[in-house]
Amino acid sequence: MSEDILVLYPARPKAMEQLEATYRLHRYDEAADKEAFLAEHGSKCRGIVTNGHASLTREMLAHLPNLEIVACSSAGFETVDTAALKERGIPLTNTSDALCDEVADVALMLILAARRDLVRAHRYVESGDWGRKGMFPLLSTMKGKRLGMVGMGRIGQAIAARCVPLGMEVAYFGRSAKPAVPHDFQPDIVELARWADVMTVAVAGGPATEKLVSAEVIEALGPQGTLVNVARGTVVDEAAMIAALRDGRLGSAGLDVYLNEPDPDPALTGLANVTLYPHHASGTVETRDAMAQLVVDNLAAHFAGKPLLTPAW
Ligand SMILES: NC(=O)C1=CN([C@@H]2O[C@H](COP(=O)(O)OP(=O)(O)OC[C@H]3O[C@@H](n4cnc5c(N)ncnc54)[C@H](O)[C@@H]3O)[C@@H](O)[C@H]2O)C=CC1
Ligand SMILES: O=C(O)C(=O)COP(=O)(O)O
Repeated sequence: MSEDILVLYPARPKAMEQLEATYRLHRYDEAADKEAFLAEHGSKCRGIVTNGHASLTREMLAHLPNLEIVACSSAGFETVDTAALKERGIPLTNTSDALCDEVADVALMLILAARRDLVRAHRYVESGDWGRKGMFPLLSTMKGKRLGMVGMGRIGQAIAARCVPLGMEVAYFGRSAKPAVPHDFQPDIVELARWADVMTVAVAGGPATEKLVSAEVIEALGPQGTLVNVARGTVVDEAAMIAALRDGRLGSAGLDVYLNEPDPDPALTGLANVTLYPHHASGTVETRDAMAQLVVDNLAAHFAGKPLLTPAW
C-alpha cells in the first residue's frame, strides 16, 4: 500500500521520480483551484512535500486530519505554521545539514567581494578606467578584522569556520550563548555591530527576527562596516540599509536575500557598494539534489517507523 502525499512544492526531478515510484502524489502545486483540491484530497494525505517558498497555514492543516509528517527541502521554514504542527505532534524535517557549507561559501564570497570591492573593481577594468586613471584605490586587509555573526546555527558556524583562517576575530549574537562555540557571545546586537567590521546575518527568518538588524544596528556598524545577509530579507531593515549605503553611513553590503524576491528594491541595483546574489547560496546541483534526497529519505524513514534523519525540532 502506498501512502498519499500532498505536494505543495515539488522537489528536484530525481527526488520526484523516487517519490512518484513510492507514493500516490497529489499535486497541489499544479492545481488551478487550490481550495477545492485540498478539500478533495487533503483528508487522505499522510505526508507533505514542500519547501521554504510554500505556505502551510493552520487553515490548510484543518483539511489534513491524517497528516503525520512534513518534509521540507529548504533549511528555512518560516512559511510553515509550526505552532499548529506542534499542537498536533506532527514533525517537520528540513535541510540545514545538506546546505550549510554551500551557503557559508557564498557568505564568504560576499564578504570578500564587499571588502575587496569586487563590483567596482570589475567595472574599473571593464570600462578602461584602469588604463586611463591608473591604480585602483587601496583597500583594507581581512587580517585582524572582526566578524559579528547574527545567528550561530549550522550556517553561522560554517561561516565562522571560514573566516577564522583569514585571521578574523569572531563574536556572535543569538538567543543564548552556545557552550560548544569557541567564540564570544554578545547578547546586545547593537554592541556587536559597534565592535564588528563585518556583520553577517544567518539567523532564522519569521516574525521573531523581523528587522532585527535595525537602523540603529546599521548605524553602529558604520561607514567602514560591511553587512552581509544570507538569511532572509525580513531580518534587515532594508529601507534603512539602502539609505545608509547611499549616504555612506554603511560602507558596503553583500546580499543573497531581499524583502521582495525575485524583484528586489531597484535602489539596490544602482549602488556601487553592494554585491547582489539572487537567493542562490545553496544553488549548486549537488547541494540541491542532497536537499531533495533528504525529503525522500525522511519520508521513507517515517513510514518505515525509523527515526527521522533531520527533524527541525
Ligand atoms: N540564502 C540561502 O539560500 C539560505 C538561507 N537560509 C536561511 O538561513 C537560516 C539559518 O539556517 P541554519 O543555520 O541552517 O539554521 P539553524 O537552525 O542551524 O540556525 C538558526 C540560528 O538562528 C537562531 N535564531 C532563531 N531564532 C532567533 C531569534 N528570534 N533571535 C535570535 N536568534 C535566533 C537560532 O538560535 C540558531 O542559532 C534559515 O532559517 C534560512 O532562513 C538557509 C539556507 C539557505
Ligand atoms: O534552504 C533555504 O532556506 C533556502 O533559502 C535555500 O533556497 P531554496 O529554499 O532551496 O530556494
